Amino acid sequence: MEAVEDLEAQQQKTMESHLPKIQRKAKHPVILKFKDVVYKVKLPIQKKTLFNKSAESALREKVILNGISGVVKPGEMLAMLGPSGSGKTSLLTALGGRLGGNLKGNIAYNDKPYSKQMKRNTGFVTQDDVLYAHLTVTETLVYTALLRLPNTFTKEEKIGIAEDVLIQMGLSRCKNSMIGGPLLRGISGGERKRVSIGQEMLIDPSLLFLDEPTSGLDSTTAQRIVSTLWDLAQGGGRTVVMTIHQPSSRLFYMFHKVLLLSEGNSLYYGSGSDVMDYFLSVGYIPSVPMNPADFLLDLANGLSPNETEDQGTVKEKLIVAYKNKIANKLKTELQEEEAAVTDDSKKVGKWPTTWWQQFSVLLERGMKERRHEFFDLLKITQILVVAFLVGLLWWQSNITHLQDQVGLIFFSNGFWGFIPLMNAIFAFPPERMVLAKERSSGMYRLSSYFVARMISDLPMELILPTVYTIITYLMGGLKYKMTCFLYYLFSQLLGIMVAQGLGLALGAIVMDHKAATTLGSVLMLTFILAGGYYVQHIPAFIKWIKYLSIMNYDFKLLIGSQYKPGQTYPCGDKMCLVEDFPSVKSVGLNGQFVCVVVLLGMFVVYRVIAYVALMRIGVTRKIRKA
Ligand SMILES: Nc1ncnc2c1ncn2[C@@H]1O[C@H](COP(=O)(O)OP(=O)(O)OP(=O)(O)O)[C@@H](O)[C@H]1O
Repeated sequence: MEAVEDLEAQQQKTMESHLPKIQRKAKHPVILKFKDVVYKVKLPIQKKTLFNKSAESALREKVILNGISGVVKPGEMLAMLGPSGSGKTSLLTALGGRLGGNLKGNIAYNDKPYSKQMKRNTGFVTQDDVLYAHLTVTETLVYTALLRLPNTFTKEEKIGIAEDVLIQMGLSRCKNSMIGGPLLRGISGGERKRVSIGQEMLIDPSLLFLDEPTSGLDSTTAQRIVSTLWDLAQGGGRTVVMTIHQPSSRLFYMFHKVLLLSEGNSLYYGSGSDVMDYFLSVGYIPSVPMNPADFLLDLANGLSPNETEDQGTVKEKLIVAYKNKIANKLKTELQEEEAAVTDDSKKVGKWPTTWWQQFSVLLERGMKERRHEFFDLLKITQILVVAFLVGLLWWQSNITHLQDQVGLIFFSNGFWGFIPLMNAIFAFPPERMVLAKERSSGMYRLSSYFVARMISDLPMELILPTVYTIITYLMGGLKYKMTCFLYYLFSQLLGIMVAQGLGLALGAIVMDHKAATTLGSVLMLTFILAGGYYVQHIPAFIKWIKYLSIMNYDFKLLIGSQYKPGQTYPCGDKMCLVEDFPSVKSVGLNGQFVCVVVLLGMFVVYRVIAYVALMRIGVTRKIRKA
């Protein structure tokens, strides 16, 4: 890949002279204030009525966050601690401007509400790393830089920034290693987390949120990650907020501020070093020397060192103590902090890069991610062997009867693995097609495959059928003239792209993979059956479905790539017209141009539907948030 090679060359040149940009200051320092944040969700409950004991559904409101306040300044790192289910992720998501629904209270960024400009200035690292398994660390960062950085940077500058971040995150040693996944060994968990943080650091955010950046890591690796974050905050003037489960005592004292949550309530907010004194002042002191984080979690779970108190009493006591001793002080602190950043929201364009740039980077990344599929030895062998065998079937065949041997290829739009096989089966005169049809019907790719593939990347679908077709053609499996061959290839690719559009539209409308797959299966089956080849006598009242069927147009084009009206084939002792053969007749040989136009129309319309459906989801989320 060109961009990655550029990066490697640049890295060699600049490695020594480069100072990691960890000292680089935040561009727009952010004071994050949140006051009385309340978040509630409605949950269904089953209620039994008095008389008939049947279940009756009702909604119950659950308070997830109950009036949480705090302030985090540039250069500070806030850690949110608490038992599982205490509301850490909900609060982090709310502060990161990502939580819709019933959210109340005041969250301000330099005394202003969340805005597009703030979004550009904010990085959010989710708990689960969303990375491509087959890309290297360098490729991952370079592609993200090319996608996310605005056009005010040249391509070389974007690559340079990716290089800075790579060094900054301490990833130089594994820069050429694959990310890896469940079935592929790759970089370590700590390195993965660094790559995820690096992806956010590319946009140089002044406000950084991280959801459990140390979960699943050993204490040394966790320490390294938190040290990096500490540098970003303290050295770079950034505001860092994270949730963390059970930090070691070494980590605990690195946090400038700690917020302890229990069932959506604040139990402590303040500096990490003051925490033990505070709990001593409210009557709790660990019975044995222990990690302060463990002590805090025990208290948040209602476990007191004085075993006389029950869990409810402990929690209640700590909530009251918080209100009396911390809440008022915090209110004053919230009022005192002055915002110090100018509002430059007008400078923010709609998209950082053009449509074409996004398309080409995504295409290149998709190809790179799936190169192992294209170049997998087994797959290459499969392509070559099958294509070779298919070619052999027609090797030295009598070319004076070429026309008779030209088959009807209508399955080429199907599962790529069967394409040469289909070509072989269908490269027979039409009278033998019925047998071929029966043999092959079960092989037709399932719609679930079709939806899954369509929702994923494009190149695989385009490249493999093309490779098969070309090899088979070269081997003589397809006895076409070049124009027929190109026509065939064109109709095949057009069909695939239209089908992909349909998959995208379904996926975007339903937004549920399982439901989209099921719907896709039903739709595809309907389209296949209504397409005119399998069922030739469709009842009049559902005949119109044929005109919506991609298959109808695709079959027509594929048959058209083989036969022209007026061509004949030997049937018994006479010659019959190809267009009179029953299955060809039901599809028809005329109207080829109309088919191309309709398929192109479908290609556009399905994508527009997908776009509108996605936009609608975005708008609905915004309305919910508002
Ligand atoms: N949309 C929702 N609908 C129903 N319950 C929700 C919703 N969002 C959060 N909750 C509930 O709110 C509580 C807090 O969830 P949250 O994920 O914030 O906790 P957490 O402290 O981050 O937990 P963990 O450490 O296990 O990730 C949980 O009991 C969760 O089930």
